[in-house]
Amino acid sequence: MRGGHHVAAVSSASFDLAAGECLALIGESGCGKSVLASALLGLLPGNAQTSGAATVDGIELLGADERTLARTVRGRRIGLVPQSPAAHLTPVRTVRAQLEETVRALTATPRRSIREAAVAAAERAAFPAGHLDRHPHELSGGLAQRAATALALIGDAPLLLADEPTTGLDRDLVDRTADELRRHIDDSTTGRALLMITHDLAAAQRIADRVAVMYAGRIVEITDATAFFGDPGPRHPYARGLLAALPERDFTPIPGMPPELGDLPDGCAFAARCDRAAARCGTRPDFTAGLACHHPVTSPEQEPDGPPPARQEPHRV
Ligand SMILES: Nc1ncnc2c1ncn2[C@@H]1O[C@H](COP(=O)(O)OP(=O)(O)OP(=O)(O)O)[C@@H](O)[C@H]1O
Ligand code: NI
Repeated sequence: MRGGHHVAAVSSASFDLAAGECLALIGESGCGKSVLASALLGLLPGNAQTSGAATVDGIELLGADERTLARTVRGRRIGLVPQSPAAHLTPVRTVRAQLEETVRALTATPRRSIREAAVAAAERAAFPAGHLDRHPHELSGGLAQRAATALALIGDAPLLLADEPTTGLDRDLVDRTADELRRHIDDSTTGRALLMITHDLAAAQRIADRVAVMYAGRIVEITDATAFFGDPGPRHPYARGLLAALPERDFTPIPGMPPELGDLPDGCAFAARCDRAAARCGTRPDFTAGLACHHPVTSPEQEPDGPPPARQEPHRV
């Protein structure tokens, strides 16, 4: 930024993802989820600095030049399911034209079979053939989502990256979109992995095998989805707070605000909001065994002082 000021938009993120698996990346607005996605796709702004490594299918992404990213990564190694499909689609061209163009760009389909391949691509994402000649503004949110998904699947990329794929859809459509994405990774012939960025914990629960929780630019916990949403629940106090904030759970918001990413504390970034914070939280916890916390929550029976006391006063919205 100007004046030598830095924003640590993502400062620690480490995970792996296997074919056939879905990892949901969750965390409050502004914690760095989309920046992480942009880094993988080589779409960060020019002034951004990256370090570390990210490998998909043998290709190192963070060090890749624009030519490599354009020719071998986008669409071919990583298929992007965008946040607002209607805005992502080209407004002045029909869905069919966009599918055909993508088939031409990403596959070796001979010219005479392109029309057929585009129809097949639509079918794969359950986009109705009767709507292929429509323009994006003539589609419902759900159909625009399917059109965008069809485009993302064309290059048979081993990694699908979906940034908020269910934003703005009603509950039914969220469930259906999640189930369709799940179907694409369960399809054993293609062996895809899905990294799904979402605010929607119900969608994450529906689709994910594992959950990664991001706070202030760091992944602070990665855990099995069944354990996360069920018993024993997450171990990081922030992750527990996210769940407790859900209307269908305690409806108790986490007090306070996340820190400025341009001015992160030296220690644990969550300490200021954490009811378990102690002196050692002044040093930053390492991320080990799927967790970055000095005093993770274990099951209540294992707590040193027995179950934690009930909150004295509920925090109000
Ligand atoms: N080009 C940029 N210059 C400066 N700061 C940026 C830039 N891009 C992103 N940031 C900052 O990085 C942080 C992370 O943003 P990001 O979009 O990744 O959040 P997010 O977790 O995806 O949030 P949301 O859930 O709202 O989409 C934000 O605080 C944002 O202000
Ligand atoms: Ni985002």
